[in-house]
Amino acid sequence: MTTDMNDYKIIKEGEAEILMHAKNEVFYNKAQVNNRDMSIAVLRTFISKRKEEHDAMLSKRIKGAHKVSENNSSESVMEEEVPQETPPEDPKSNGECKVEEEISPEEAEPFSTMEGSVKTTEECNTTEEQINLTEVKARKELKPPRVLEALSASGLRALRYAREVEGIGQVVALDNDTASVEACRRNIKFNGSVAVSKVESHLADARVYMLTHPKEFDMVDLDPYGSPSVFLDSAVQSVVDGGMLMCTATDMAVLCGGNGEVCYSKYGSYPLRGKYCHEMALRILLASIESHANRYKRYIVPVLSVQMDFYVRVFVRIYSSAGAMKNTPLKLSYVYQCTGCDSFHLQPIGRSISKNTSVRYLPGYGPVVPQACTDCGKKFNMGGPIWSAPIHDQEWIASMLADVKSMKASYPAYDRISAVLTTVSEELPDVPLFLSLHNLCATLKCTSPSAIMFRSAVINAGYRITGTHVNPLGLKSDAPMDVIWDIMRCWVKTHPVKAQAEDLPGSVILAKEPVLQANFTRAVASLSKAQAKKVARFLPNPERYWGPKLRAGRTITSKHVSILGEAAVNGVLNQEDNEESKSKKPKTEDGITS
Ligand SMILES: C[S@@+](CC[C@H](N)C(=O)[O-])C[C@H]1O[C@@H](n2cnc3c(N)ncnc32)[C@H](O)[C@@H]1O
Ligand SMILES: [Zn+2]
Repeated sequence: MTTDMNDYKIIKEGEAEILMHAKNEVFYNKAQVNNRDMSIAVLRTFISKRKEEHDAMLSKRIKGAHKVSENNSSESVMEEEVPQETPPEDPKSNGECKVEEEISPEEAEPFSTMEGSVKTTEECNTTEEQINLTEVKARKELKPPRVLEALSASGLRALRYAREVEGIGQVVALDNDTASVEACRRNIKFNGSVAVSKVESHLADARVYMLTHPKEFDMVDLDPYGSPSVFLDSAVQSVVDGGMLMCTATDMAVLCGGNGEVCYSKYGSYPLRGKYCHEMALRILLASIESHANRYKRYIVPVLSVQMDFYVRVFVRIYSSAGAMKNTPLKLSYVYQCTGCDSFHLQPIGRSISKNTSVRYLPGYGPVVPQACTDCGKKFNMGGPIWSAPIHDQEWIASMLADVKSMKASYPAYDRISAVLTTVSEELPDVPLFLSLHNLCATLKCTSPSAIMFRSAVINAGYRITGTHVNPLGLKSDAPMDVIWDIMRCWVKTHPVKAQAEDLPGSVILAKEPVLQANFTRAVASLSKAQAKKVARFLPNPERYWGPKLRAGRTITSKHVSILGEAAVNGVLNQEDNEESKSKKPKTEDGITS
């Protein structure tokens, strides 16, 4: 393959450099630097957590071995009262001893280790020396993680993983497009020896490849055009136990309720068009991944779930356990959204009853709401099911944030990803979705209390409240809706509204007297730590047209707006489409055309 360098321009991101052909026939989107940086941060944390977990598992095994050893020696003393001779070591045993009584099936092999690792012999004496040997060998055997970049285009992401993440193993980059694979191979060579030794590129349909490589990759990365739905079933099978799936979805208009029925067909959930729709999008994607995982007796544990720029991206670990899978219905809920006011309520799909050591699983009690909203009298729309368990692991987030801060210079999108992680770190972990103060005020047609006053009233009433990384104006709270409306009723008493038609939701809400007397005195916790320290939490886009890109070689036309959402395409419409787009209805704050 001869390469005339004049036909190419070099694009550098992080440590990687790619050659971009003048014709630009291979997909590259500069805006995805945030996505790639965040993924690198997760990968780094994954590598250190994986090692910690492996060490913990080893010490558990070794403790188990000590126990066996103690039991053996006390038994022998009691039985024979003579010192036992240590049998000669079985050369095939590698000095390892059978201790798997201490280990559950899930714990037995949660990581990819060297072939034949921790083989056991039936009658092995567990001396101190042997235990140390076992430890040393098993330590060595934690192989560097293998990564699959299933939809790799130019290979930029795979190259960044290989060049920037210390301790990473082989990175397999797939694409089903010949030009992309050629570009990827060219880029591997262009990036020198580390890239050549670590990254391999294949022309393959990612679905087939993942299906034929079950439980082979410690990390599988899905970064598709639009929806990942067709890749999920094979992806969840390709991840090792305890491994991670990283998955992007850019079909935000679908996930946010622009086409509810399309969302249902792709993800198995009905979206709602609330202010919280971007968080709902994350939770729909998580529910869908869980559902695919369940088919193979597997389940997910989300580590980080973010909505950034024009997409959602989730990072979930995958484990196998038929027993643990029974908890899935407890982690899913339908959402009732009032059509009149901002009230929403969650309807869990399942519940469990624990008695002594046994747990019974039962369907959830329902309905959690009557036909008419108790606040404003209007009907409810029902959406979901969504993932209603935590969407982040706060311990991971703290480690990631510390790690990212300590390696600031190695993240081109440092400002953005640290801001997102900071906001994520302050989210209430156990409160799905959020309220919008602006919407509450719009329903009542009143002026708005400041966010600090509103937060204070919630805290003074004995509830928790935080922001959300998804929306600078969003508020997550465990206060029930009647408490929220009482706070607003009290606010309106001192900030009266004009008379309105009696049947409007706001009038119905205000016609009731508040049960709770709201206290708007400023509460200490009304500002988050980051807000108090003035740490950046939300940043504007760095430049114009910071949005998604279509398939390589295609240009954005107005018809794509319906797929991607108008805000998402950021006005990158062709000139000929501009007139048409001007006649469209204006977009809402959520980026959905109304
Ligand atoms: C959005 S691009 C990936 C961008 C890349 N991950 C990055 O960070 O620059 C999606 C890629 O998926 C490839 N693709 C689409 N369907 C595929 C399939 N079934 N198997 C493999 N690759 C596929 C496309 O050719 C395209 O190059
Ligand atoms: Zn209502």
